[in-house]
Amino acid sequence: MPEQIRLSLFEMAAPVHLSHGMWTHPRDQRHRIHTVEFWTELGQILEEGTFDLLFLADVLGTYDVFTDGLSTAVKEAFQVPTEDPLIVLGALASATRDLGLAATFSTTYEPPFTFARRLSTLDHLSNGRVAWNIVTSYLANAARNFGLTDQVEHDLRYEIADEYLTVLYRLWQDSWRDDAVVVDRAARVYTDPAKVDYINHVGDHFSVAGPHLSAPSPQRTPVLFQAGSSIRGREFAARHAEVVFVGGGTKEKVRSNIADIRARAVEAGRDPAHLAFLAIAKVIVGRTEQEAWDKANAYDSYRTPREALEQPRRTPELSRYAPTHLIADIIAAKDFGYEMLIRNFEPGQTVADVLALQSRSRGGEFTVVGSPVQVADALERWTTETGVDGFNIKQDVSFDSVRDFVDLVVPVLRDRGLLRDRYTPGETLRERLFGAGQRQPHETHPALAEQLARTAAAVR
Ligand SMILES: Cc1cc2nc3c(=O)[nH]c(=O)nc-3n(C[C@H](O)[C@H](O)[C@H](O)COP(=O)(O)O)c2cc1C
Repeated sequence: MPEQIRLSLFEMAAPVHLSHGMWTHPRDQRHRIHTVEFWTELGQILEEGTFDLLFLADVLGTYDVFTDGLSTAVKEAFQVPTEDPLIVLGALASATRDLGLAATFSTTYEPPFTFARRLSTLDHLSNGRVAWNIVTSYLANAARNFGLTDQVEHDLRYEIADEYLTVLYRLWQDSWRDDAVVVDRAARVYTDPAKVDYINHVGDHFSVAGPHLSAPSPQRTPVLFQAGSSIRGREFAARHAEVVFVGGGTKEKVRSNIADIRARAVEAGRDPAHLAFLAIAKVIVGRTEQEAWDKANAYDSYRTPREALEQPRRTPELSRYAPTHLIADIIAAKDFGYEMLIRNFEPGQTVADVLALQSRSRGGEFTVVGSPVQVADALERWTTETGVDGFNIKQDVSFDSVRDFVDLVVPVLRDRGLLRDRYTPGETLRERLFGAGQRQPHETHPALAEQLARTAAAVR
C-alpha cells in the first residue's frame, strides 16, 4: 500500500489570509467567518474529503507596514478583521467528529499557564484532535498591543519559547498521573491527592507553581506544529515540532530543508523519523485542464495586484536590487522579509532567479492548475520527489476551492490508495498522523524525554 498523503486545509479566521482580493469574488463566503455556520459548513466539507486537519493561522496585530499606515490592510481585509482561532476550534470540536483541529498561538505575549489549560480543554472537548502551531510572532504592531514599544529580539523570542514549552510539558505531562481522577463517591474522593503535584517551575522568563488545572486530556500534549525558517527557528522546530511546515520554492529546496531539520532533530536527541513535513500547495482543479485554466484566469481578475500587498509585507523589495544581486547578501543584511528567502531559495541564487521562479509559480510556491488526474499526479510526484508527507492546501475562494478539491481530486487520490475513504473511529490526531497507539509524543520528544529523565532521577 502506498504512503498516504496528509491533507491539511490552510486557513485563517479572516476574510483574507493569503488570497489577496479574493473576497471580492461573488461566491466567496469569508465575510461569514464570524458565524458558527461558516465553520460548520467548512468542517463538514473537510470531513467528507477525509482531510487530516484544518489549520488556522493567526496574528496578534495588524499589518500597518504599508506606506499609508493602516489603510491598505483594513481596506483589503488583509488578515483583519480576524477572530480568535482557539474559540473557532471550540465551535468546530462540536460541529465535527473526526477532523484534526490546529491553530497558531504565540509564545511571546500571553503566559503559558492559562494557555496550557485552554489547549487541554480543547483536547478534551474534541476527544484528542487538537494541534498547536508554535509561533513567536513577527508583527511590530503586535508588540505594541502588549505593552512593548518594539518586538522582542528574534533569537530571544525563541529562547523564551523554549522555556514556555518546558513549562507546558511539565503542566501537560507531569502534573497529573493518568489515574489521578477516580470519582469515588462512596469514599468521597474525586481526585487522588497523591497523584496530582505542583510543577514549581522557576526560570529566566516564567515562574509557575502549578498544578495544571485540567485533568489529563486524550493527547495530553497537543500535536506540535512549527514553521520557523531562520537557523534558530529550525533548531527550535527540530527540538519541539512533530509536524513541520516547509515553504515552497523548488523541490530541491524543500528536500534540503527537510534534510536540514531532520539532521538537527538527531542532534537534539530525537528520532528523525518522528517528524512529518507539510508543504504549502495551491490547487486549482477543473473537470478538464481547460476548465481549470479558465477558472485560474477568472480568479486572477479578482486578485489584488501582488505589488500592492506582498512586496511591502513579507518579502524584500527585490526591485531595489540588481538582477545579479546574491540572495545570500540580502539574507545577511536581514532586509525586511528575508526569512522567506531562507525558506524558499538557495544563497547562491540571484534576484533574477527568484523573480523568474515567482512569476512561473504564481507566488513562489507549489502551485498546480489542471484536471483531477493532473493534480493528483503533481501531488504524488511532489511527495515522492521531495519527501514531504503531505500538503497544507490554500483556498482561493471559500468554499469553492475546497469543494472542488473534495469532489474532483479526493476520488482520484482514494482510487490510488493515497487517501483514506473513512476515518478510524476514536483515533486521536497524533494516532492518525503517527500510527495507532501513539496518543502522546514519541519517547525521544522532549515532552516525554524530560519527564522520563525526571522520573528516573526521582526513583534514584
Ligand atoms: C505554513 C506556515 C504557516 C505559518 N503560520 C503563521 C501564523 O499563523 N502566525 C505567525 O505569526 N507566523 C506564521 N508563520 C511564520 C513562521 O512561524 C515564522 O515566523 C516564519 O517562518 C519566520 O521564521 P523565523 O521566525 O524562524 O525567522 C507561518 C509560516 C508558514 C510556512
